[in-house]
Amino acid sequence: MTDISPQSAKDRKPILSLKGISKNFGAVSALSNIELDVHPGEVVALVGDNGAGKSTLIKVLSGVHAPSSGTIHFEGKPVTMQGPSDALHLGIATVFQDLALCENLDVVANIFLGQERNPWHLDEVAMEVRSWELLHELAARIPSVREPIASLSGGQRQTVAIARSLLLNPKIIMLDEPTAALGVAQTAEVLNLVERVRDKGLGVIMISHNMEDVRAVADRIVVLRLGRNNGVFSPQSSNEELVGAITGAVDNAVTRRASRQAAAVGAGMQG
Ligand SMILES: Nc1ncnc2c1ncn2[C@@H]1O[C@H](COP(=O)(O)OP(=O)(O)OP(=O)(O)O)[C@@H](O)[C@H]1O
Repeated sequence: MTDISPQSAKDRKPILSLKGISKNFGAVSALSNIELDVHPGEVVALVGDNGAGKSTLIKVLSGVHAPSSGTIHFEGKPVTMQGPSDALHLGIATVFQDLALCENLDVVANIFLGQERNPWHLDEVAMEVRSWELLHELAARIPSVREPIASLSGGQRQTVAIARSLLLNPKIIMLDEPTAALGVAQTAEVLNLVERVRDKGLGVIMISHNMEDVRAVADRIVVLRLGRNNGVFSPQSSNEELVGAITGAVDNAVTRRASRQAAAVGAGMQG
């Protein structure tokens, strides 16, 4: 039997909890009745086919879209967000797929973009020190914080974007396809970063189409389909189960292949 002592029960309380979240764009229902919990120190992968509602959900949680109905609880209290700065100040940071970095500015300037301590008097030394601290916490491999973004690799850019998202000490960080378009080594580097962010006790929501990456870091896999919850899976779940939930098809290329193999084995046993 699992021992849930008061301390571990407390630890199990979600930081973020969505209840019945829906979002309509005119007649289009992008999200219907979404339920989602994210706990401290866990990576929740959000997966689903194109149009499943993943981006819309991230935008609702980052304050870009107001939900049409439902409630968002943050640290046990219901919250509403009027815009992205509300989400940031609450403690929900987002790294969007485009990363929104300025190519010609260096790493420090990008980490502090829009968050300069005093825009009228930039304390370059303090900003540089803080940038190194953030990168150090992530054990990031960036040669110099005075390099312009243009000279960094895709993995290093993702690192800078993640470091920037940690500047305001968030409790939740959302990553939209952080490994898309990265090579094998850079993908591994970014997945290590995700683990380090989790180990700091943050809740991580990661959108990904890559099941290998999802299995490598996720504690739970939440499937959306056509704007609805379509199951929560463990990283050990079979490919058939996951693909079935994502596509909604009991009969798909993966399950057909599995049943062909099962039939072949069965025929072999009869013969
Ligand atoms: N601003 C909008 N106006 C109208 N419809 C929208 C808007 N944003 C999203 N939608 C619709 O909501 C649904 C969910 O889209 P969303 O982009 O959230 O899916 P997704 O899972 O992120 O897909 P993808 O993997 O392709 O990015 C789609 O039917 C989409 O057309």
